[in-house]
Amino acid sequence: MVWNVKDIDLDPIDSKKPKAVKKGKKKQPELSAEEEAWNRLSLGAPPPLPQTLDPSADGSKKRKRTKLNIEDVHEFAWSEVQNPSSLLLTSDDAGGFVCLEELSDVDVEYEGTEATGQIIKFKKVTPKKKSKAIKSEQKLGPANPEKPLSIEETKEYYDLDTFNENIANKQKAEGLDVEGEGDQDTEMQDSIDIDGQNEENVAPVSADVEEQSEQPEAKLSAKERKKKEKLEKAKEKRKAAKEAAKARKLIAQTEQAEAEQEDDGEEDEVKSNRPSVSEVDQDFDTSKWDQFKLHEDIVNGLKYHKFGTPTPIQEKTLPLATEGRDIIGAAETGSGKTLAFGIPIAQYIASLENEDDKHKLAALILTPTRELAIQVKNHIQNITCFMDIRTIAVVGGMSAQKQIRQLRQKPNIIVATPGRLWELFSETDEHLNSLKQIKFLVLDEADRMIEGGHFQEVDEILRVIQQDRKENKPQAEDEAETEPEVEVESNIPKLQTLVFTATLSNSLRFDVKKRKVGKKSKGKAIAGSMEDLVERLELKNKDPAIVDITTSTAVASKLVEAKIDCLNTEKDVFLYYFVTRYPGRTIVFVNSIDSIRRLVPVSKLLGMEVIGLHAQMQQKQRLKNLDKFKANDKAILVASDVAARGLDIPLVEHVIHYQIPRSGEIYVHRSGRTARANQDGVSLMLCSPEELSLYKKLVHRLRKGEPYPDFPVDYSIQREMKKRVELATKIDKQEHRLQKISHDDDWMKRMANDLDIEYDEDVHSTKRQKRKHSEDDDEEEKIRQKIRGWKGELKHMCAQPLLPHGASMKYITGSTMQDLVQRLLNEDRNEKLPGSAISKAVDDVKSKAKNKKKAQTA
Ligand SMILES: Nc1ncnc2c1ncn2[C@@H]1O[C@H](COP(=O)(O)OP(=O)(O)OP(=O)(O)O)[C@@H](O)[C@H]1O
Repeated sequence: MVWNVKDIDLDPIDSKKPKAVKKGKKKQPELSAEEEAWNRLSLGAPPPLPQTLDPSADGSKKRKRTKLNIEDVHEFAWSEVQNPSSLLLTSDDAGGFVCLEELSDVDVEYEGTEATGQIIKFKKVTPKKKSKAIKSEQKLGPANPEKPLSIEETKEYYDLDTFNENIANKQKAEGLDVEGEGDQDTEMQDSIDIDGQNEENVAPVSADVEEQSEQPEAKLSAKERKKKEKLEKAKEKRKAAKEAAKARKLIAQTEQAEAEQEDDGEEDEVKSNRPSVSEVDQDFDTSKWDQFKLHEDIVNGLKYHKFGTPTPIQEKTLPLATEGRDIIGAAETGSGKTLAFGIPIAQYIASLENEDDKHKLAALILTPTRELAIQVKNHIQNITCFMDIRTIAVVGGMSAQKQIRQLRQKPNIIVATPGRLWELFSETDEHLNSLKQIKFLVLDEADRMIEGGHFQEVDEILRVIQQDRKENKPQAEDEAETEPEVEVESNIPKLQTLVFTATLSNSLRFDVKKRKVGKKSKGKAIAGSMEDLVERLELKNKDPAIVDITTSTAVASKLVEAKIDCLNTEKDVFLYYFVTRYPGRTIVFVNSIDSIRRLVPVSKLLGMEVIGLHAQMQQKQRLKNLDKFKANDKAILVASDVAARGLDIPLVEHVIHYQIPRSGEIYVHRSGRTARANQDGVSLMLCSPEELSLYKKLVHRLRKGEPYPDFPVDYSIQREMKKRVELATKIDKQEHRLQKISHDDDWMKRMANDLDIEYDEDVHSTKRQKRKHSEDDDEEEKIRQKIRGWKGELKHMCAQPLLPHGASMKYITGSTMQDLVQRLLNEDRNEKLPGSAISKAVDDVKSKAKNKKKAQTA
């Protein structure tokens, strides 16, 4: 038995701090036996009692003193405890303290009651039969407080986070036998099984009890009975701990089973959603793909998704990728870059003959955002729907446990964000080794990858991927640049690196071309730049194929661009105008999350079908909102630049830059969410005077100085719209105020709720707080009333059709607009703007530009 001072429930004998005893020194004559015992058992004063138990806390009751009676204290088996280095005691600052000692084979006896005064006796015990625990303890040597507990030692404790008292009690009531179970599931055993060898961990005196319990009850002395009771209690405790562990194990097993079922469910869903080859329209013409000699299953995938013709970037990169070249590819947004790297990867996996290789990780695709990773994974899964290829996404914000389970199932392709990938892979050698053997490394939206704090993880991942290949390289680096590469005999496939972006910077073009002619530029690139990334990739053959089919404007060829000059305070009105006049799926990009937090509620008040998306949202919410947006062709997504890259949402008609983007790249990517896959689309900037310098930079960088055309606006309905927007803004401000007032109170209530405490204002608030609360309540009620009134007013306003200023629905006559009557009588008219023509934003910008040209030539 190891004595721990915390185990002694002892009334302090003397408040005077006993002096420490120097080992080996002569016993101090003035110390009582009790004091000496304390010196031996603790560093200083005895441990304080909890307030509720400490009689001195309540002056009225004076408990009799407890006395220590220690016989033959020097005969006890004291053994030295290693001085924990964390105490950092030197002989000077230890105040005479030299060492800690622990005590074995000592029993404690209590004589008397609390009322009459107690005597505690420490008695040396010679166990009749040494328990296994003692043996194991002796084997362990002196106690070492710094050493973490072994798994066996920790098994007696249960984890508060997972322990469920209800289940434990239920099991207890049902009399579940916990003995001897739990050794089946070795995985679970590690953490919670307390059976088997843990029996050894019981206190040595239990041996006594077991023996004594066989003695007839009558023969036992009072002392022995007490001892027996105590030990039975300990036994009960152990049993309860076992039951708790059993319950915990059951919970964990259920959770694991549920999680696995969920995974299987998803897996089954993916499989059951897979079409069968019989569903493929074999008459669909895919002859334009024939030149690439694609595997039959890939061709079926192309047929099934009706991809009859490769896009230009696919056409250029596929033969190069099949040749084994590294590629730096740049093409406009929405031009099909995903399949430009997805098809070569699928083709490679389809060509593998060795059964083992078929279950190895073949490709790692890194993307800068989670949504993009999931989208790329889906896109690849679609095209490989007739193949036995396992593609998974490893992204932050989603269950890491689930991703770990998916990794165990040996995926062929991983699409990942660098942060989460590194977090999971750096944990085990198994994962790191799989990375070292990949065939393809793809960096999608590569320029973005090196921004936003990803760089360090990307760097680590590159280091692991390249590590073993470097060791296998027979040539010096300089030679490798000029001489043809020699194939190395190795199990590791030659790495192919594919880098894709929609915006290839001029400097990178230049830099990569320099490499092509064999000049070394190492060390010149700015750390964290795209050039630096390409340098770090250490492209295998130093002769990457550059496929650059971006245009000088860098935007999609069918994109129509325009701008509206307005004051900052007018932006909401113009936004309201645009989405009312041109209903259709629209993304509104803003530069700050605060703008989203304001714009979403204001737009909702105005009756717009608006959804928010930003990086501070929970990942599940982000994906849910994206799905909502995809499902509604009139929805408006107000988003930060987290949605700017790569997202492929079908039929986004308009992109509005509520604030001017801070760089040309961001402008190109934001605008690239529309006009995808050869569709039309509009990109509209709302430009305030404060943003003029940013605007000019865009004009200079992307349009060679030619300004963006003005968007045609019908100002005749703006006055009415302004009233609505102002009222909605007023309501929103008051709602914020309301939230602020009730925030403190809510906070208290929330905390109480979290802690499962009933919140009672009388108990939890001071007088001043109560007065303030009641004042707040009055104010809150006043604001609420105001808001109710304004909301009614706004609802009424928004229900009215908006007519040009001066026109009336009651007296349909001609007005400022020539064909107003005709429009009002038109059955297909825009319900909200019955006076406006039905036209598309794309066409209005184009016809305005045409008219302008005409006027200039006339
Ligand atoms: N050969 C094809 N024929 C028809 N549609 C295609 C073809 N290849 C890809 N697409 C479709 O084109 C759309 C855009 O593709 P993808 O998302 O790969 O573009 P991207 O170039 O990666 O765009 P971004 O630069 O914005 O990420 C997708 O909806 C995809 O299904």
